[in-house]
Amino acid sequence: MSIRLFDSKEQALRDFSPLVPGRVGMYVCGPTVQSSPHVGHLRSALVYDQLRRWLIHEGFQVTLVRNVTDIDDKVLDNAQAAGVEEWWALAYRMEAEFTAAYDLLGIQRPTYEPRATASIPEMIALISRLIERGHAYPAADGSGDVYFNTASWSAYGELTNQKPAEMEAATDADPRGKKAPQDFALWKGHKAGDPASASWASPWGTGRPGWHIECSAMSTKYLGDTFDIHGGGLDLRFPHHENELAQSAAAGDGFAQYWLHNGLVSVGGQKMSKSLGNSVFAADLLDKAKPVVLRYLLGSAQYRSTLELHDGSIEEAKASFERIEGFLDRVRRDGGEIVSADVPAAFRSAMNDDLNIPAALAVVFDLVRSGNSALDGGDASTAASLAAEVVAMLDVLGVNPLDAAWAPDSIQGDAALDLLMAELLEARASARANKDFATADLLRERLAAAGITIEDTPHGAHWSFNGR
Ligand SMILES: Nc1ncnc2c1ncn2[C@@H]1O[C@H](COP(=O)(O)OP(=O)(O)OP(=O)(O)O)[C@@H](O)[C@H]1O
Ligand SMILES: [Zn+2]
Repeated sequence: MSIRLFDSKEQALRDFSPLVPGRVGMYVCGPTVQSSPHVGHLRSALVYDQLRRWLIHEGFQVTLVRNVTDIDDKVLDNAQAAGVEEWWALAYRMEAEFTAAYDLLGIQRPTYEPRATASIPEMIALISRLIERGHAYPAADGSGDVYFNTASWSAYGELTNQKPAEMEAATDADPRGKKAPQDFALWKGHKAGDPASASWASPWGTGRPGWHIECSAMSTKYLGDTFDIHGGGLDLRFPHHENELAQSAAAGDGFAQYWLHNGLVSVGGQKMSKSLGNSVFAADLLDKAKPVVLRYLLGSAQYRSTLELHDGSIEEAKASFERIEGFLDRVRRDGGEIVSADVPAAFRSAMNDDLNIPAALAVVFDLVRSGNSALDGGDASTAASLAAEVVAMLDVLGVNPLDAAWAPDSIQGDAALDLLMAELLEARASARANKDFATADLLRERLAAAGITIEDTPHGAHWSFNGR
């Protein structure tokens, strides 16, 4: 069975067939690094991380490009509002925050992560091609702006199935010399008061690129003029992706073969957005649960659906995830060895069905349930083989709690802790054997104060650190 993906241009599920067999080129719109990442941004990156992991599991070689928009009106405005800060200093600082948040959630780094400012020559070349082909024009007012000529491109509106006359006007800051309200800026001429460091030389005078042209130039620079998948949040379908498609197609590029859009994280029914001030940050949730649980929460809905965050979301995710962890702990404690296994067929068909993660997780929980029953009946070997399949599925989803990536400390730190704990547990066991319960209890209390819990099992004492 092949992988089916919902192509939002066709508004239909399509069998996925890459341009080059066995290889996938995927471009995902990354953040405008104007402020700290909220969990909506993280969900977007996570969805494409899940898709990438699944494609790799199915034998594809994936090239993932996710850009960093480091020059844009919003970056300039926020840097100016902050006072002394240079726009590029703000952009760099925010980019580092995004990277740290992605890493925290186990979102693998893209193959390439280009900054817009490193591809200005490619953007200028693309705009020049559009002017030559009659699809773009420099503004007649001498402002140095260049606009895409929507009237010249009859396919304009094809991505979102809209007629140009019914579209809202492009909201370019201070539009100068546009022929039609829908025409959008490809290049923004330098204005008095703009920092000199935010101006690049071009055939139309100094200035800077518009946002949409950045993605058209960076995607084709790294993936070729025709590539497989273009992704981003649903909020970017229009105008951003509509405009990307128009520019690239009008310039003669084949561009993306499949358009994917992730659903948004919302709060009280509204999109989580910096401008609405309803942002929830990773740190807000991480005092209630560890990072793997946050990844589980943000990655457990179907990627196209809205993920509504409410007060109890993280606790609910924690409770579900602890059922999985509890089973794996039980298996390990009862001596069953978890060997490697492939994912069950039902999981594979769920993932192949437009990455249906809720259905895939239902398979995980089925196996957890059967595994627990096997343990209840004393059948450790059946439980261990079910656990192996559970681990294989969790690995694909990037939420395997046994993965070293989620370990709280460095491996060396863990080893030292193991050694110390073995000695302390031995001391406690001999105190108990000598009926010196006061010492045994004191040891348990002191360990509890350090976040270490001891549980006595038929196979000896078992310890865990802060529930991990
Ligand atoms: N609430 C959200 N839920 C899911 N994805 C989101 C959300 N907000 C932004 N994204 C996605 O994150 C990626 C980076 O977004 P970008 O920096 O353009 O943010 P934005 O849409 O301007 O955010 P904001 O509205 O908070 O300013 C894009 O693919 C975007 O669609
Ligand atoms: Zn983009």
